[in-house]
Amino acid sequence: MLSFDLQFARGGFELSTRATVGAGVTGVYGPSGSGKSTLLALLAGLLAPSRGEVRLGDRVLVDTATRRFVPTWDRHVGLVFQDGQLFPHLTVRQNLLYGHSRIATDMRRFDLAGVAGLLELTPLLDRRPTLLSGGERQRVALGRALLYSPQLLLLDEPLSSLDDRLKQQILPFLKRIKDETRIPMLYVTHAHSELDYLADRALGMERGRLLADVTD
Ligand SMILES: Nc1ncnc2c1ncn2[C@@H]1O[C@H](COP(=O)(O)OP(=O)(O)OP(=O)(O)O)[C@@H](O)[C@H]1O
Repeated sequence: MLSFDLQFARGGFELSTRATVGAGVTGVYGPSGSGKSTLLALLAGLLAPSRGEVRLGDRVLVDTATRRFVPTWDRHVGLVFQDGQLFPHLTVRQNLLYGHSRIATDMRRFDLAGVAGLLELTPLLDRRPTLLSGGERQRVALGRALLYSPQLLLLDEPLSSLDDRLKQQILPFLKRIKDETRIPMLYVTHAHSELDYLADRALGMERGRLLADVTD
């Protein structure tokens, strides 16, 4: 369970929003510039709010009242962006294991073989990202985020750089991740078809505010 109550200002833009989000996929949609990526950056610890708090499970990640700010690397949050941002000099296997090898053994929820099987990456493990298709690269990015054993997955338009065929290929993998893990996911997209297929609920964002609070 994720809950947050956040305020943040940058330039003329102000974000002020709160919500509680449970397991499954919560879609976040809204006009360009409404603050969707900013919200994800605040949850991931890439930005600090001026005021507010973030709780994930039984951990307080941010509480400005007590000056608590858990850094990104210690949040157990997986991030996937539009362009998977793989390390080009590492193989698929090394990319997948990048976060995995940096977390304590007793915190690991998935193993390489399981994730590679789930995302059908086993035959690609020794390749470098430059020799992968866009869809394969995004599957590696998803696998890397999963192997980090996240308690929250933040997906920022993960399919928007792909053509329709690849989107249709990857959506079932996202569905499988949703069905086979209990990780809460925030899924930012402009595509209502993706929300229809994947999301358990959807939140609209406008001018820095989520239009409805979600509790479940
Ligand atoms: N690095 C930055 N520095 C300054 N302002 C920024 C920066 N990134 C975003 N902004 C501003 O913050 C506001 C929210 O942007 P954000 O990227 O969160 O919107 P978004 O809803 O994710 O948009 P999109 O759908 O186009 O990705 C916008 O006014 C944007 O111009």
